[in-house]
Amino acid sequence: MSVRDGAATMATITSGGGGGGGGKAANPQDGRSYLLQIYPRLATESSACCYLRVQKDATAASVICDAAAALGLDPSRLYVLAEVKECGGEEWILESGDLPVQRLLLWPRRAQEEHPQSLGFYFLLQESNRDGTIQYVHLPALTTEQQAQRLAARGFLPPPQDDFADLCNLPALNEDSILENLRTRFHKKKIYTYAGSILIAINPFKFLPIYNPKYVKMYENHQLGKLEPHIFAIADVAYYAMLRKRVNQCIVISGESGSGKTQSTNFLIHCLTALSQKGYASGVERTILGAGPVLENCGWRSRHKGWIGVARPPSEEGTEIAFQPQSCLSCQKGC
Ligand SMILES: Nc1ncnc2c1ncn2[C@@H]1O[C@H](COP(=O)(O)OP(=O)(O)OP(=O)(O)O)[C@@H](O)[C@H]1O
Repeated sequence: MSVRDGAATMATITSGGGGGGGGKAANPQDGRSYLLQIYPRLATESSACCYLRVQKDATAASVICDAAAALGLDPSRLYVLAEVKECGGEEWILESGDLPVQRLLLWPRRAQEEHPQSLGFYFLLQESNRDGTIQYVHLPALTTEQQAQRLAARGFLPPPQDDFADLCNLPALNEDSILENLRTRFHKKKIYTYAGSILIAINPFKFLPIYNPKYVKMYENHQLGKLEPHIFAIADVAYYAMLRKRVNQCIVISGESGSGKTQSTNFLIHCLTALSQKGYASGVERTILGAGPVLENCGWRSRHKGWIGVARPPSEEGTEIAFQPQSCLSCQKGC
């Protein structure tokens, strides 16, 4: 926040009401009267603010007089009125003849009607020295976090995120922040998180209603990262990359025993089946999933145009899914 010293103007309380006249005289019903909220920033601790109803032509000098009287300040001292526009980080000292209402009318509409300090647009009454310099009151400096919170509260910054769908977007990237992010998301029933194009899945050990046909459709042909992380997004990217590039695709699933690799493989097959059928074919899918071990035993292969392999290193057991030229699923093979 900066103060424009050069324009500092003093006004004494004892000089009496200025040209525009204090708000007390103004009729509250008068359409041309405006409510000013004035905060004193003085050496003595005070959190009080005063409300003045003034007319459009009330000068800063008159407003200072009225505000000082309303706040019960020492009338022998000198004060200045500053317009605070924290969005620009600035305070502008008003000349005694300046019209505070004119300034107020340039503020955002919400701040015009009511301007508490929290909105960032308000008037400040500050003591000045006899030589015209301003008596600075050293308020405790805001931390970067507080500043960010205040700006976010006023809509100048997006609200702070408490979880990140992609670990790459974490403001601080370390083990603690990664685990904290995964924990926060897990508590919100968000078991999937990206780390770039890698999907991290945390085993919920309970059924979540996020694998139905609606989700297959929702993730269909979407760029990775556009939607909430999901295993279907991975299947979808592999499927459409195979179609577009005519190149076999491989999805690698890795994790501890019991972490959910088999379950994830099933979800991938579920999604790939649905995509290839252009609809939800639970019957076909069930047949394919069930046929896996049989096919594996037979070492079965077929003529095909495209493969998506779901591999589980280091044991190298995996599943291959073949697609016909029409991109329909034609077979599945354990390998
Ligand atoms: N996404 C999920 N939603 C619900 N439950 C899940 C999910 N993933 C895993 N589980 C649960 O965790 C159990 C263990 O998962 P899974 O068998 O897939 O682990 P795994 O990594 O294949 O284990 P292993 O390496 O020993 O074969 C499953 O039986 C299931 O109950």
